[in-house]
Amino acid sequence: MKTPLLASSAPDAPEPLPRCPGGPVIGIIGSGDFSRSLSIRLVASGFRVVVGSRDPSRVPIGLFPDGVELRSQGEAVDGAERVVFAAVYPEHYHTLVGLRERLAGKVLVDVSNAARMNRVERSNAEKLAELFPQSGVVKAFNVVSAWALQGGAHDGSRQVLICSDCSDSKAAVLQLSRRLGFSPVDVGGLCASREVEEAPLHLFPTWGGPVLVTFLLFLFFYGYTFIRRVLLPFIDKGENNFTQLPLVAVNRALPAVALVTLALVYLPGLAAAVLQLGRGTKYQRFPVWLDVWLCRRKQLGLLSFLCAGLHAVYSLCLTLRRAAGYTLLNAAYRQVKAGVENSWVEQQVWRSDLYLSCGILGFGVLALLAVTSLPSVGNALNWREFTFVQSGLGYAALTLSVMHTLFFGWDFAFLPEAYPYFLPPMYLLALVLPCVVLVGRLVLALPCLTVRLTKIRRGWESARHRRPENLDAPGHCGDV
Ligand SMILES: NC(=O)C1=CN([C@@H]2O[C@H](COP(=O)(O)OP(=O)(O)OC[C@H]3O[C@@H](n4cnc5c(N)ncnc54)[C@H](OP(=O)(O)O)[C@@H]3O)[C@@H](O)[C@H]2O)C=CC1
Ligand SMILES: [Cu+2]
Repeated sequence: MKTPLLASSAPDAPEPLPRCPGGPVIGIIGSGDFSRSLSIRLVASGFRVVVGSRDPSRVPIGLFPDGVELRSQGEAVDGAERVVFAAVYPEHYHTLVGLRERLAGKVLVDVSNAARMNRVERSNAEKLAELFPQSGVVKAFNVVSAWALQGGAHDGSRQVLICSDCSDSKAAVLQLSRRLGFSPVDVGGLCASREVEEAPLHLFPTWGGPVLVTFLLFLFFYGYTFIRRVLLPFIDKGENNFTQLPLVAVNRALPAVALVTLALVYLPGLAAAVLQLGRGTKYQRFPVWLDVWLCRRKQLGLLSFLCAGLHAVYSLCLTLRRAAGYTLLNAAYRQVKAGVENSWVEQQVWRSDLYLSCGILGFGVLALLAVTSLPSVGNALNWREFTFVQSGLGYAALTLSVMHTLFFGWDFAFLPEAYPYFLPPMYLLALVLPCVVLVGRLVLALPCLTVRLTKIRRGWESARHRRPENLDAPGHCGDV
């Protein structure tokens, strides 16, 4: 319901709020980004909302969803049944002290974030609790961005950390966040708020390792191709291949990185299976490095997809290069001079078609894997479908990528000129790990090993482990 006439800018001339049937009324102090996004989510979840502004006449009501009341700060507090959000920056909290009496007995939710890490002073929520001792101050929702609030994805997978010293108020906010479609996590008393406020300051915490590994692999393969194809020929024969550096060398390194990174997605699963087979039990923790590696498979897979995608785009652009035109003209001229009319080589036609086709299919399957790693898509699959996609299709992508590389290499590895300066072609290096993974997977598919592994994963233990002290739970990512 829209406010017929915006409330007067005099905050202390309360005008009774029209009560309309519907869910409970939630108050929000502040009319900025967070307030707007939160009110969209609240209204969509069946709540009524009253927003309190210092000057409601300056706030365009059109920015808020239908039904939101725009009032003075005091009226918003009075209009709220129990819960009031403080959607203002913490440096302005002191300007709200005039509302102390009106906020007494209400739940006051602090959504602010820390400005920096490792603060020594008290948290924003603790300061707010000091300013409003008669209100139940709760820290919540600060880890959710305004964008995610608006998205309205009610998938329940998004966690909201909640803490407060007042258990009643905390219970009210826990219930509210569940109704908004979030997964609330009770992290204790208000003393936990410092950590909660710093949580959004961590930048992609799970991506550091995988990005570093991918970057180091890129440096290795790019450095290798630079030394083998550019530096050594220059020192040895004075050949100038430096024009390869911006594009050709990058496009040689990218597929190698994509292939090795994809192998790194499946290697820890094999290592875990080998460990479980060797130990004869699943009730023993994996070493920490393996646990961390298992938890980073999704990130490694997405980085592999990124490199494969870039490789596809680079490859499509190869013919646009000026150098490609010159090379073609030179070859045509040499052919004319030599009197050769037909340059068709059947074997090379097969080779290029096969390697392109495997590459396109491999990339397509990788794209499918990347899509199913999105929580909203993954959640729509049942356990069997998810395992099929992530494991079955994953190995299909790896196999197609290996075949793409083998067709690319063709018989080159058997020719002596493939080893200038005793350095093997780069694609051979890139194939080592993926081949180890594929052979390992085939070995594990042997019936004797599969049967034993299945038994172990269903809880069977070899005789030497059947002791109660070994009944540790495996790591939380141990579902290999
Ligand atoms: N934006 C986001 O994605 C997220 C924001 N947060 C937190 O939410 C809080 C609000 O953020 P956000 O909405 O982005 O900020 P905005 O700057 O967009 O909005 C802040 C609002 O505070 C109100 N306000 C009240 N008193 C004052 C004052 N003295 N000076 C200035 N403004 C005042 C203003 O509304 P009016 O003029 O109507 O009084 C203003 O619109 C912050 O603590 C932030 O850390 C937390 C998670 C995500
Ligand atoms: Cu390729």
